[in-house]
Amino acid sequence: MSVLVINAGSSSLKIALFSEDASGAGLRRSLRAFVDYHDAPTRLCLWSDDDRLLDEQTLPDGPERLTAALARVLSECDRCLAGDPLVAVGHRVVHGGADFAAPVRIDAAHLYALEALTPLAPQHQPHNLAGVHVIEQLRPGVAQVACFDTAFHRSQPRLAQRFALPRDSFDAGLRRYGFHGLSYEYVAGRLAKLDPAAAGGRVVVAHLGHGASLCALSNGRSIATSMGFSTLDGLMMGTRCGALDPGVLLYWLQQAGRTVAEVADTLYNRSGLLGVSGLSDDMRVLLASDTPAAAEAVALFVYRCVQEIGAMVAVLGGLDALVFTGGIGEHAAPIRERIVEAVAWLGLVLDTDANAVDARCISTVESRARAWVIPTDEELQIAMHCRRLG
Ligand SMILES: Nc1ncnc2c1ncn2[C@@H]1O[C@H](COP(=O)(O)OP(=O)(O)O)[C@@H](O)[C@H]1O
Ligand SMILES: CC(=O)OP(=O)(O)O
Ligand SMILES: [Mg+2]
Repeated sequence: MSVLVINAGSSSLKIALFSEDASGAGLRRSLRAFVDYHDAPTRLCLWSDDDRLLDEQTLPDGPERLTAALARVLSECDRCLAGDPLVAVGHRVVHGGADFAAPVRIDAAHLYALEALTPLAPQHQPHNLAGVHVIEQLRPGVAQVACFDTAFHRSQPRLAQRFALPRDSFDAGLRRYGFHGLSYEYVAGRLAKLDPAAAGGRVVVAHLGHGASLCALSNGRSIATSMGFSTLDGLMMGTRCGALDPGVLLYWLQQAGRTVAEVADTLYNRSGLLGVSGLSDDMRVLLASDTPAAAEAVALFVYRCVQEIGAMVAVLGGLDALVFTGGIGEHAAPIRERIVEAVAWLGLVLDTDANAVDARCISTVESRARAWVIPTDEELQIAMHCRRLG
C-alpha cells in the first residue's frame, strides 16, 4: 500500500510518500517534498528515497501555490509508483476539537465540523483543509484521512483539560486541547525503543519548532501539555506570544481602541521571537545576530521553556527524561544547552560534545535523568495511522 502524507505547518509544508516495504519491514519513504515559507520566492524541493534532489521549482504566490505544489508532487508520485495505486492521502489536521479523538476517513460532514474550528488554529486549519480540497480536485475519490494534533491529548485527566472558567464553559468546548500530538506520539514510540526505562516513567518532550509546546508523558501517555484551547497558549513561538494575561487583551480592546482583527494579528503573527527581536521569527537568524533585542528574544524563549518544564515536572512528580524535537529542538545546540543547564537541578548533566553534534543522547552517563534529541516524524506517524485505518 502507498500513502501520500501532507503536513502543513505554520512555517513549512512537508510532504512524503510512503510504501509498504516488500520485505514486510514496515513503511518506507520513497519521496519527500518540502516548502519553506521563510524563502522568497517560495520553492518546492523534491527528494528521492536516497535523498537525491529530484527537482526544485518556484511556486506561484497566493491560493494557486498549494495546487501547484501538490500537482507537481502527485505527478512525481505516479512516476515513483509506476502503476501501483495511491491508496490514501493522509493529512495533518491541527485541530480536531472535542469530537475527533482518533484519525478519520474524511467525508463532507467531517469537513464541515473541522472548518468550524478554524478560529482556534487560524495559521493551520485553513491550510490543512485546503490540502483536502485540492487533493479532491486533483484526484477525485481518493481516500483522504485526517490525523489530528489534538487527538493524542484526549486521554488527559479532565482536570488538565479544564480552565477555571464558569462550569458550563467546558461542555461548550472551552477546554485545553493541546497540539503537536502526532509529534509526541511518534517521539514516545521512538523513546520506548531508545530508553524503555524512561519511556515507562516520567518524560517531558519539548517540541520546539516554529510553533512550540511541551508535553508531560507518564508511561507514554499525555497527562499535561503547554498549549491549550488554541495554538497561542504556552511557550513563546516564532510569531505567537504563548501564555498571556487575558487582561492584556481586555486592555487593548477596551482602553487602547484596537480592533479584534488587529489583536488577533498581533498575537498570531507579530509576537514571539519576531515581535521581541524586531528582526525574525527564525531562531537561526536570531542566534547569528548580535543585536540586544535578538539576544533578549532568545533569552525569553529559553526562560519560558524552563518555566514550563518546571510546570510539567511538577505534575509528573519528577523527571526521568527530557526529549528535544522540532526544528529548534533538533538543530539548535545552544538553545538545548541553555535549557538543560537551567534545569540541571532536575538531575540532568549535559554532555556538551554530544549536544554540539545533535547526538541522540545528550546527557552524560552520570546524569540521573537523561536528555535526548529525537527528530520527529509527523509524516511517518500519519502514514502509520492511515495503514491502521486500512
Ligand atoms: N539549525 C537551526 N538552528 C536553529 N533553529 C533552527 C535550525 N533549523 C531550524 N530551526 C528552527 O526551526 C523552525 C522550523 O521548525 P519546524 O518544526 O520545522 O517548524 P514547523 O513544522 O512549525 O513549520 C524554524 O523556524 C527555525 O527557527
Ligand atoms: C500546532 C502548531 O503550532 O504547529 P506547528 O509547530 O507546525 O506550527
Ligand atoms: Mg511542525
